[in-house]
Amino acid sequence: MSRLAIKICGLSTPDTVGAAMRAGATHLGFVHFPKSPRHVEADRLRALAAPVPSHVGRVAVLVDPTDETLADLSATGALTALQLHGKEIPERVAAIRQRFGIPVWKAIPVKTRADIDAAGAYAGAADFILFDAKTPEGAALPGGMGLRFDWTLLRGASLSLPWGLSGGLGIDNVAEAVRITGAPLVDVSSGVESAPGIKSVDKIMAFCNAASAC
Ligand SMILES: O=C(O)c1ccccc1NCC(=O)[C@H](O)[C@H](O)COP(=O)(O)O
Repeated sequence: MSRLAIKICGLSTPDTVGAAMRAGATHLGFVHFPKSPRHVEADRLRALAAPVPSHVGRVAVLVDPTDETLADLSATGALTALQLHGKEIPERVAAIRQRFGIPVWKAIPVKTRADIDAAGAYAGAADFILFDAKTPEGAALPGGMGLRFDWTLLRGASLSLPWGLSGGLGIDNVAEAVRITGAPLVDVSSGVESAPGIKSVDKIMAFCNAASAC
């Protein structure tokens, strides 16, 4: 059985990047969305990613990014994937992948089984699907809100792309989430924070320990 992949998302300081690496995270996420308390500019992202070894994924999290924004981030040379959290349709996802040559993860907001099925439209366009909780209409952010969806919706789903689970995961529920869904990758943000946008070294360590034991 292969090891569970762990993505710690919304990192914005060198000490929490270091903690995530030491704790065994396989992927680090950097949010580039000015409305987010986790937003990092391209230069900061480059500096944060600089000490990260090549076997650890470095993922930029974006919402309906323009090509100009993508060009700025791509120019950092720091990224192994782009995670799209907006209303990007499959054609836009495919165009981004082709233009920037960086693997694309599409976040799919989930509330019902139909949302899971909607991921199929991204086969051939995205490289990876991240199932995340659907945030309420008018919410400030499309992710990073600590909301979870009904994990049993993933039972028996036939998924045509590699995928991961996100939304409301934390130290106390990650094992249950993996047991129910069989997720090969788990992604956490607010579950390892002491306040919005403030990552906790202790919580990152505890989450990675709990996930590694799955
Ligand atoms: O985290 C943000 O601030 C954010 C802003 C805009 C788009 C996406 C964002 N986060 C996406 C993530 O990858 C989170 O890790 C994911 O939604 C899970 O968050 P949480 O429920 O807080 O663990």
